[in-house]
Amino acid sequence: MRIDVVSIFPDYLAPLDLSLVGKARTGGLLDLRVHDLRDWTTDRHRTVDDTPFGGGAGMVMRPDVWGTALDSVLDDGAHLLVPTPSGAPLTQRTAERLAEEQHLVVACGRYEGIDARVAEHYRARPGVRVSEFSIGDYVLNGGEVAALVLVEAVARLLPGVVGNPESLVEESHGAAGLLEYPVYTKPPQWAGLDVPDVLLSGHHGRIARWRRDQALRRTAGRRPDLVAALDVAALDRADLAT
Ligand SMILES: Nc1cc(-c2ccc3ccn(Cc4ccc(CN5CCCC5)cc4)c3c2)n[nH]1
Repeated sequence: MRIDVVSIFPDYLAPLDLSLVGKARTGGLLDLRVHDLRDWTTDRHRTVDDTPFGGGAGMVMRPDVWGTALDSVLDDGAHLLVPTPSGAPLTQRTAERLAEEQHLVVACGRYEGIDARVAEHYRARPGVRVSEFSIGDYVLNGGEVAALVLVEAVARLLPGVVGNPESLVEESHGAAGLLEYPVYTKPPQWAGLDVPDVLLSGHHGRIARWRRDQALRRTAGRRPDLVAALDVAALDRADLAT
């Protein structure tokens, strides 16, 4: 998979040289290219923004610079992803779908956002999909943090990136849409606290049922919205598997 990220703060994406994503890149599993939007400016001051039509605070990113940049980075079949507070929530399902694709391009805005005609222009281009996405209901200063989130959520799903693929199956927001169960490791007693006995029983069926019960309780307690969307059929299938 190839992912291009365009930003006026390319160094914000430096953490993607580290750890699993870094290994995926050096291992050739992920072709990640980070670009400085200002490389596509033509004026001496390398200007990327201007005042908003209709007034209002702040500045807006210019469509012409973004158009030159994206024309140079997007190819046929690419998926243009634009982080924005007003985008569709990024979910594990979305990450799974994106991990199947060949070429993602993330356009990181700053200031008050990118001129709306940029997304409109590329939506009209055959062969290019455009998705505006949000990583949560809070306002960041730009799209770079959302780009880090998206790249990590997608890269970890690529074959060969995570050592033990099993750890991807049984995780929170998994097929059944549940939150994850609590995890424990040695020592068995710590700070006067014990590990639940069932986890020391070696009885895999009971352990699996306890974990699912814990995941259900957590989901019901913390995310009642997810309970409404629970895929009970997937739950049943998972239960049958234990
Ligand atoms: N999930 C999530 C994603 C983001 C995010 C993503 C990209 C950008 C680019 C610029 N900003 C700052 C920013 C500041 C103010 C407004 C609200 N203004 C009100 C009227 C016009 C706009 C929007 C945007 C981003 C923020 N934030 N949170």
